[in-house]
Amino acid sequence: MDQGAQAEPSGLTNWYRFYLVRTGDYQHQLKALHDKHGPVIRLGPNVVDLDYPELIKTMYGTDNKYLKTDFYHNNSTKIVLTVEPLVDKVIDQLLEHLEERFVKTAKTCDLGEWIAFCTWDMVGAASFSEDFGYMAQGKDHDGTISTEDKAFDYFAAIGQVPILDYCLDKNPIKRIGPPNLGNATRVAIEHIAARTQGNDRNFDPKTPGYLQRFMEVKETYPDIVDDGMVMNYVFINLLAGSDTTALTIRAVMYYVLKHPDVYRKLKSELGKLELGRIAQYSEAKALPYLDACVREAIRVHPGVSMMLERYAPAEGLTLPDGRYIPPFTKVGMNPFIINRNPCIWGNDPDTFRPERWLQQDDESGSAFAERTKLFNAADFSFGAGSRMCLGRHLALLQTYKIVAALVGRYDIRLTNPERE
Ligand code: HEM
Repeated sequence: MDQGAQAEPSGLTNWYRFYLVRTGDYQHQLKALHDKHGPVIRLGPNVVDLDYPELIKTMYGTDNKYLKTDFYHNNSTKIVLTVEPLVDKVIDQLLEHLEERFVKTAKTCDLGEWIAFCTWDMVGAASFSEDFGYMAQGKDHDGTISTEDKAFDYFAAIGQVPILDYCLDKNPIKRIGPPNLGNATRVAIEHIAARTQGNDRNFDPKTPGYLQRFMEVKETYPDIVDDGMVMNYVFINLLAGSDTTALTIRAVMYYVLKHPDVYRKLKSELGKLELGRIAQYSEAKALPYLDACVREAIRVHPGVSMMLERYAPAEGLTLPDGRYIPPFTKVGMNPFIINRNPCIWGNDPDTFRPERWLQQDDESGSAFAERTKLFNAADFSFGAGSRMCLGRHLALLQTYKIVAALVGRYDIRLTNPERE
């Protein structure tokens, strides 16, 4: 790039971005760099982070040269709705545990921890028709949840200086990587074996779950999909889907509880309806204020706050201001930055304000429709285009249903409302 390389160490070495990730405050520091230098930040000698929502389609669009395989259809809304009964069973267990352990005893609940137990049990149930038992035991009994946290910290940092992986996790003499997910691997293998041998006692053909669907894909396309691939599919579900979803549900609960007026409005919306113990996704999704709260929490606190890297194409990339990025430079945008771009979100992008997703009193229907279109096009929390998150429907299904169940059913307060 000929211009725009700011006088920060970030343009000189990949170690600076490695350092930023290791501080644990990467997204805020990157935002500070953008605030200071504008929409183009050189994060490394060959890496550029952009804040141009209008380029989302160009950089992440699909040219339809590579069609998605059948695996991808397993996460469409239609398929996700078939696992809703499995999800409901797990939410029901969550409510039972909360009632027995906390409501009846008036003990303080670490809701963040319980949400993690629940999303892990949920992804187990949706994949294998059997949960992992985290809620039943009330703890991370096999250390998988904390191991996954460590693994993600490792991947986030190593992604900045990939060659370091050969010295650490792939070190041929002594592996120094994150702990491996031995127990989750064992559970996955046991289920695949039991299902193949037809003696998986949890399997109910009426609610088949993901493993069954992946195995059907293997039967249909034996030349392309083998057992190893089925295992990969299951593992991607476990790793990509549990922590991100937990983080999202926690964010919604945190922001709603932190803003008493929002909490009251949401409770009132939920209270007016006969939703039953657990709302159907179609019912919960149709509630305008709940929808606004979920979308706003995801905007302010996206589950992935890292740059979604791509290589600039062979012809390079010309930015809206005319600057040119050479071919094969790593370019990307970060949901945390795009979700705060004032040209899209107005002059209070850091503020949690669900009302921004609703029609304003002085706003015409067409102006609101136009604004919603702009918001939807810039909503980058699940990525965009051909590599957009495959699990978003499942993640959203869980989020809407759990938030509706918790806020609709209980009176909840933060133990320490002043704490950020
Ligand atoms: C709120 C929760 C979630 C968030 C915020 C999230 C976010 C994302 C983002 C931003 C990407 C795009 C990465 C890129 O473009 O480089 C992505 C990809 C992906 N996500 Fe999610 N995700 C969530 C839940 C899930 C769940 C529940 C699953 C699986 C059940 C899942 C599976 C995947 C997969 C397989 C990809 C890769 C898609 C591809 O490369 O074609 N995610 N996710």
